[in-house]
Amino acid sequence: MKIIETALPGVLILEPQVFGDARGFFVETFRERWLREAGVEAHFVQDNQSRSRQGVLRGLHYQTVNPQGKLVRAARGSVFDVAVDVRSGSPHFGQWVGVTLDDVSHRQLWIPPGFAHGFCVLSDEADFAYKCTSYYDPASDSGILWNDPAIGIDWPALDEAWLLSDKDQRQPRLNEQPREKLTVYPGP
Ligand SMILES: Cc1cn([C@H]2C[C@H](O)[C@@H](COP(=O)(O)OP(=O)(O)O[C@H]3O[C@@H](C)C(=O)[C@@H](O)[C@H]3O)O2)c(=O)[nH]c1=O
Repeated sequence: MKIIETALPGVLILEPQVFGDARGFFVETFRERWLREAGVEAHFVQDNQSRSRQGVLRGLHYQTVNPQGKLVRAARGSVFDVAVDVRSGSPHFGQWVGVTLDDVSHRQLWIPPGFAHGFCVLSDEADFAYKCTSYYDPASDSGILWNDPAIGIDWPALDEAWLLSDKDQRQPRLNEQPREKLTVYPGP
């Protein structure tokens, strides 16, 4: 497992060894000590999986009361995955990183609690799998508009419009988020 730092401190790419042979491939998708050895303390309590077709964009999501750290990957297909630092007081507040995750490199992204997260699907279909450090809490489920110019995410180009949930089409912008509900930056 190779750990690769991104432009946002704390957001890490995990690149596993992939064993391909005539049958297909084998890859380890999780070892508890991978993140620990990278200096991250994370205890996962929930695993999720979603399936989306090409052109679907989910996000940007975060939880206010019970912020979730997320270890995300594309179990099948290819996605462009984005993490945005929305921790109040962070020197990187409002900054984003985007990484392609697919079922060839099997790269994963570690997104610390307090970040907003979203992805869009590049392949015909994608199965997106992720581990979370807190349970889903509908009451604190929050979102930010995917194309908020104040964040300026450089989403990949698509011929048609991205397909978003009704909720995600109507998410508020970053400057409309209740600041007191954002996760406080814990320091470097
Ligand atoms: C996220 C989630 C949703 N649900 C339910 C609520 C709803 O009825 C249905 C679909 O929910 P959503 O539309 O919010 O699903 P989705 O848009 O896929 O939400 C996910 O998006 C990505 C970007 C993330 O980062 C995730 O944390 C999560 O917020 O599933 C759960 O029961 N548990 C969960 O953990």
